[in-house]
Amino acid sequence: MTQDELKALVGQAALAYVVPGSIVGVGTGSTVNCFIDALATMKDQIRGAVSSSVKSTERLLAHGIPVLEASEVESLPVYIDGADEIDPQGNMIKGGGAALTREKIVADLAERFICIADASKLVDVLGRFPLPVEVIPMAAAQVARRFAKAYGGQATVREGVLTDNGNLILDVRGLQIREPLAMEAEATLWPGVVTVGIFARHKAAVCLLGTPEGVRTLQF
Ligand SMILES: O=C(CO)[C@H](O)[C@H](O)COP(=O)(O)O
Repeated sequence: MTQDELKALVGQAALAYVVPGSIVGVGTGSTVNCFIDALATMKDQIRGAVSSSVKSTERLLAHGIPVLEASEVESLPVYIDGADEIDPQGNMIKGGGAALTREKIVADLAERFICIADASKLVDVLGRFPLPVEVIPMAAAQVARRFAKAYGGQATVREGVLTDNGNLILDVRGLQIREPLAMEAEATLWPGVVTVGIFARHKAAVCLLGTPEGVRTLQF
């Protein structure tokens, strides 16, 4: 099976977690695109979606799925999104698509985070994938120095990318994130950091992992 077929498989499998009559939290990325396309087949059974990016909003609307603002809802039963890495405890690195801030906001509204990913995303320790960090532009160099000093990470500004919020993304290489909750808590406090792409406070409740043998369900 190709990676695209694995993404389509988990995108389809995620429909089982959509609560009929509810509003669905929708993430961002190529795996989520497969989920959005699958969700369109049951659009009459949901009230709409809260989206984590302009790109996902456009895709949802193109399918005729109503999109609500996050500020219009108090809670969501599920948030369905991909990940760049997921560890055996359900902690994740996200932000490969630069949508991490809105993703964390919508994940925070949700009772459960359902992660959809192909099997290549499962790692023992987070950090092989460069950690995305959204920063206010004037703080980029300062935050980069702090990552080097505190964790030995090398941060570079992602070229040509501005987030939906008008900020920069730093990609931090050379990390071994053995204590994701602690690193997320500390780095989130550094002035100029908008969001760190570690999702440990908002880790996955379930991960639907696409494998050549089919969908493997991990519960955390
Ligand atoms: O965090 C994300 C976007 O900010 C994505 O969920 C992550 O990058 C995975 O994307 P894909 O499904 O394309 O591999």
